Amino acid sequence: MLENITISPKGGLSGSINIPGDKSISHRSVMFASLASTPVIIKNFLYAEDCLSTVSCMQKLGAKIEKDEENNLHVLGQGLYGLKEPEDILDAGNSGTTLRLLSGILIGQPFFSVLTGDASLRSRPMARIVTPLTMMGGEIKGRQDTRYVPISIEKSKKEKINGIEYTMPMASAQVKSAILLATLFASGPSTITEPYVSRDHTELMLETFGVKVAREGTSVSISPSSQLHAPGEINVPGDISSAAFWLVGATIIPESHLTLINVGINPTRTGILDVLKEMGANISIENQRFSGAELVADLVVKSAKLKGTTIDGAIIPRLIDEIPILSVAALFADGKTIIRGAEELRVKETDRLKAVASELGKMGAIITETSDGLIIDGPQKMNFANCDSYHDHRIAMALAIAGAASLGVNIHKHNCANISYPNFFATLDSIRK
Ligand SMILES: O=C(O)C1=C[C@@H](OP(=O)(O)O)[C@@H](O)[C@H](O)C1
Ligand SMILES: C=C(OP(=O)(O)O)C(=O)O
Repeated sequence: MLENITISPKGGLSGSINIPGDKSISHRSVMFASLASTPVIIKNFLYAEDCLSTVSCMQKLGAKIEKDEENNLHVLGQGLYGLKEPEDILDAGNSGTTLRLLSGILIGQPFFSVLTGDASLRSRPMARIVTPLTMMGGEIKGRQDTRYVPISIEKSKKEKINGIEYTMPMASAQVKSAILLATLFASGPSTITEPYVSRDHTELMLETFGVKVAREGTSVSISPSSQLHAPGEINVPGDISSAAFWLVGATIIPESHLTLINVGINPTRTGILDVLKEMGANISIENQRFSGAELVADLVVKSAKLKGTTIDGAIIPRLIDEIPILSVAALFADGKTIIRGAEELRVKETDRLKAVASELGKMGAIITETSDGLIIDGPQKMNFANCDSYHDHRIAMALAIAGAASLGVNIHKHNCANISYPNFFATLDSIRK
């Protein structure tokens, strides 16, 4: 397969795009369905590398999972207490969500397991899950004082792990979800408090599977469960983090008009809509409806002139994966955009603050990198350049939009887009005039 792609300058973006399934919800749908005892059909599942890592791990743990001719995923679990010891290492690939959520499930199991991932995942911090899961009675050992994977998880020395009251040092849906999933197997309830509310797909999915969830402010509590009650079907909404590239692309490329169909607009994920609106974007939200417990809509976006803004505080977890593409928007906006409180970006698939500053920098952008964010004074002139994705899907796609909106770009290792959006480059090609 080609290791790089060249995006040449062309006209506006137009047409309509069916947004592929949400990555976070796809992961959770397979995990939850694997813990139930009746069959679940998952529609609009995201067949991207990260979610396929989750499928493969759940299969190794005994779930029966198959795709049909219509691309629906059929999952048959063996019940909450029906997982079996995997014969081999569980490989989460590039996916932090797979590894961290699965660790929560595994500390409650009466068997041994080992988890690992690719070079990127092996360098991402795990203490954030190891600390609370160990407080719950989890027996976890790993590389460098259990700060990095591979990790092993042994059967707990206790009859049952315990619930906890835990205040998280950072807003992280992965950490919160790991504790919530572990609590299903515990002897008592857990209450988790975050500095700001992060995405709540786990909470909504728990409710869909019959578990009572209590929420107050930034805290969430659940009690252990003896059984999950599966819905027959889960319809995964389109991923707003994938739609984000088209929202920004159509805004900054003149003469664009795109309709994005079936986009999840769960309020814990819509920070990008709030920020783009504040910057002056022309986005309308149409056909709002529920897909199960999740809110979805069609989004219509037209080119618009943007102005700079400040992005910080409670909105950061609501747009955490969209900061690379919002940085591209800032380059085309009038005035200063300041992004603060985004230090979590340093521990994603790559250091995304550094990657954004260095790769857009190669295209001529002047971006000031701070310890927890970026400062971008727009509008800026951009040149054609050879850029590297750092094997980070969101960086590859942000660079493609930056190139399409200026004088083009050559992206090295662009195929990592397959991690969350396998048809990204083909879609880009099909909507350019
Ligand atoms: O729970 C999830 O599905 C995710 C949570 C976020 O990570 P953190 O929990 O590390 O913030 C996000 O960046 C990631 O893409 C998906
Ligand atoms: C950070 C991401 O995913 P994960 O943490 O699951 O690897 C992402 O998709 O941008």
